[in-house]
Amino acid sequence: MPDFDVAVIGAGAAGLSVAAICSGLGLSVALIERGRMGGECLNTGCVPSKALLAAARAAAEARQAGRFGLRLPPPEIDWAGVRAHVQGAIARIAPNDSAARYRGMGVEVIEAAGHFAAPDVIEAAGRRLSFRRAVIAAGSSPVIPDIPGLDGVPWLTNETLFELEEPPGHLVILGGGAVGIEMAQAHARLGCLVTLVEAAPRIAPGEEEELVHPLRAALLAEGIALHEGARLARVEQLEPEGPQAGAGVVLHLADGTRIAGTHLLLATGRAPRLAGLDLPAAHVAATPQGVRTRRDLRSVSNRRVWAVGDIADPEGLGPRRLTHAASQHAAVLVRSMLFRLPGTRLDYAALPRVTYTDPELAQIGLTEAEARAAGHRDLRILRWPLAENDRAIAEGRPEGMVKLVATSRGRLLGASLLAAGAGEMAGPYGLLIGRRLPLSALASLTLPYPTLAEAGKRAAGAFYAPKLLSPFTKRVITLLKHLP
Ligand SMILES: Cc1cc2nc3c(=O)[nH]c(=O)nc-3n(C[C@H](O)[C@H](O)[C@H](O)COP(=O)(O)OP(=O)(O)OC[C@H]3O[C@@H](n4cnc5c(N)ncnc54)[C@H](O)[C@@H]3O)c2cc1C
Ligand SMILES: NC(=O)c1ccc[n+]([C@@H]2O[C@H](COP(=O)([O-])OP(=O)(O)OC[C@H]3O[C@@H](n4cnc5c(N)ncnc54)[C@H](O)[C@@H]3O)[C@@H](O)[C@H]2O)c1
Repeated sequence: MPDFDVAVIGAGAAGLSVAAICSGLGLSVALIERGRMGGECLNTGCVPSKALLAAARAAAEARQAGRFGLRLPPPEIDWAGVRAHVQGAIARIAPNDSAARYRGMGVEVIEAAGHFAAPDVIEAAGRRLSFRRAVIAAGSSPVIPDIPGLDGVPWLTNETLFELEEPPGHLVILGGGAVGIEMAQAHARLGCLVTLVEAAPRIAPGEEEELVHPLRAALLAEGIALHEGARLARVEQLEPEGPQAGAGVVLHLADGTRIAGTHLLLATGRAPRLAGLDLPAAHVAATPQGVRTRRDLRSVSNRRVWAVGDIADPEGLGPRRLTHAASQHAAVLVRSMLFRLPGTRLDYAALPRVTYTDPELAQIGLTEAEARAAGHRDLRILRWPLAENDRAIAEGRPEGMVKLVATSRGRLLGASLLAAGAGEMAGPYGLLIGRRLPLSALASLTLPYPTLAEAGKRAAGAFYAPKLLSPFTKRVITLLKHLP
């Protein structure tokens, strides 16, 4: 008899979901965690970043109160208070993810590093744990780019950023993906100088281009310096000697630009935490992107092993490093690993993603470029600008847009939203795409007035407007009006 029905490596969003479900269904579960329970999302990812952004938004709103006719003094940033809010948010959520809570559920929580010792054995805390099924949920860590001089300067990642006891005077951020952009705006609003350096031709490279332009304008308007399409030649200390030695960094771009800052944040992507797992001992195949799995998240090379969350590299899809993707993985795992339902397949067609800047940028399904690259020819592009939305005008936030990408038959392929709180509007689009509902389902929905969500309904309505107002419809109405 194996020691455990299920052994899970990693107690982040993915591993915790799997452990809770398996134990809830009566299986014996070992949950192995070498760091902090809750993993990246709780401790160094989603929660602290969103808490910092919330503090930053409050500061920005205080500064912008003049547009409502209010006279407020400029906000004073109490960094210790901001940190207390961030740490308080983590502390408030932490009990949900705690070892005590999981032990209470009957899970054996082992607080140590784990690694495979055989195809059906994991070693942790000096114990050999045999298992029926193992789930690898070890997550990802920040990529440290290979840049000349980087080993001679201090740098931050998301793992250290939220521990700063003083605000950075001038934060230089390398990488303009979700982490880079969110942290750029948060720190700029909290009174820091911020410079963002992105290697790709534009920030948020994978996002809907049409909506990235106004987002970029919003970031520039807040004083963030952007260098896009930048090639970094080398990095050095600002002051190698003297009283301030080691206090700052200088970035030299290939075009000769020199950027001096007090702190350097690396936000250049993620790499799977494969090191230390000893995957070869269990014949578990991996790529540089993560553990190779089939679409049901089962390892391609060891039938006892599954992978979920940031570390999973499902074939044909690749990793999606998002907390709600980890939840989706756990749901797939229940069907494939526990109920053994044949044909269970992970599908990202309706997976949302949100960059929590202000305004927020939300994407559900395909961008226009992705839809075209996927071979969709006869696309209908539908837009509704927030400048035409009563609520956005009343709120004084008319920037942004809803853009829908649909087939000529009215099936939604993707929705891109740029609006304050756009993430809160994402749900219905996922439903439409996931359930393959026609756009009329959104166009005919009665939404409360005035809401930003109406912009999406208006965009969907634009699909039917030409048909509704066609000469044919007008002739039908003319005929019908003569009926008693
Ligand atoms: C700054 C930032 C902000 C983010 N914001 C968002 C957001 O707003 N929304 C969103 O959806 N996603 C966001 N993400 C992504 C999100 O944090 C991740 O997708 C999510 O945390 C992945 O969960 P996971 O369980 O796969 O991995 P992790 O949370 O990394 O958990 C893996 C765990 O495994 C442990 N582990 C690793 N190796 C071993 C071993 N050998 N033995 C024992 N334990 C081990 C680690 O210590 C870790 O606790 C953000 C990420 C960052 C960096
Ligand atoms: N709101 C959210 O949901 C949220 C927030 C933060 C992070 N995340 C997740 O965390 C993951 C990591 O985010 P991230 O922003 O670090 O990664 P990312 O891959 O999204 O972006 C990294 C960026 O760095 C750039 N880059 C890479 N090397 C560079 C270099 N040497 N110089 C300059 N630019 C360089 C890339 O072109 C890219 O734009 C993402 O997969 C994301 O899904 C999600």
